[in-house]
Amino acid sequence: MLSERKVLLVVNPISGDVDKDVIFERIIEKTGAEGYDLRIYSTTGENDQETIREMLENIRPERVLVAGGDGTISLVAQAAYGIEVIMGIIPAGSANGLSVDFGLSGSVDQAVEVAFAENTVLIDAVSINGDISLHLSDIGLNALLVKNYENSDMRGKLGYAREMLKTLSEHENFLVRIKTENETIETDALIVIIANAQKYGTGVTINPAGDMSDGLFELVIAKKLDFIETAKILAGNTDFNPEIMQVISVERADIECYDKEAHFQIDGEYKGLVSKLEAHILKGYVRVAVP
Ligand SMILES: Nc1ncnc2c1ncn2[C@@H]1O[C@H](COP(=O)(O)OP(=O)(O)OP(=O)(O)O)[C@@H](O)[C@H]1O
Repeated sequence: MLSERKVLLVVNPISGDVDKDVIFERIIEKTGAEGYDLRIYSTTGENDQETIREMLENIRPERVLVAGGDGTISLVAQAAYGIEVIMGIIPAGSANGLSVDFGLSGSVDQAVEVAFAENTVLIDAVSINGDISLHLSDIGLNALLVKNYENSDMRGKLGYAREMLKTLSEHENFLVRIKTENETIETDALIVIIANAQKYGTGVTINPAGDMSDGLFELVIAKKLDFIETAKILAGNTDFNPEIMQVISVERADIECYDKEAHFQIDGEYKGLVSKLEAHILKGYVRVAVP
């Protein structure tokens, strides 16, 4: 007889440069030992969200495991929205920013243990112009870097450094008007980050106040590159010089770039130039197994 306890594993076969065989082996071992009925879905890059949602509705697994990068995690979270299921993450992307924020930067073994354990949190998402951001999205400098890096032929740290220098030379500040439930801010900006989480995939903490379950997101508004303010961020300090850096916690925001369009990225994916963004928190979006 088949087990009533079911697990769906969603694997992105092309994410990162990661061999998925070890992940399969560990999960087959674990589900076998715990008496789970394991189903596997390999993403195709086409209509994956709809297919995964149908599978979740039909199979009704206790857990859905994701072996992929941030893009695949976000895809599965959207497919699982409103369905009672725990998402377990097996980091297997190139940057894995979300996994780092969940404290999952160790081995496949650690990730598999965490994915099946009892500790879970209900995390928020941010809706931005109808798209979902679980991690960090921004307009300005970093989004241009994401674009340049996506278009470059050089990978790894050296490629990143080269694109960073190019980005710094190309980038221009823009004028932005931000309306929140409490205030309107008008300023010139180097970057405006819409942050549900704390850290970029590089491990750099950009939003020390970030808590993915607090029903709020942060807007980090930086006006120029500044060594001391950057050092404060890295040290987890939130007492910024408001002339240079401002961080506000909000439930919603309307952001308008009113002198020119700005580059925009969501969770590491470049989205093009924008002049208006509408962002609001979606509380308790998905339940995730965490260490
Ligand atoms: N079988 C497939 N063939 C080609 N592309 C695929 C396939 N499955 C998924 N994709 C694409 O993979 C992308 C998501 O990749 P994902 O973010 O998981 O990994 P990554 O880019 O390596 O990692 P990270 O986001 O951490 O940098 C999506 O654009 C999706 O369309």
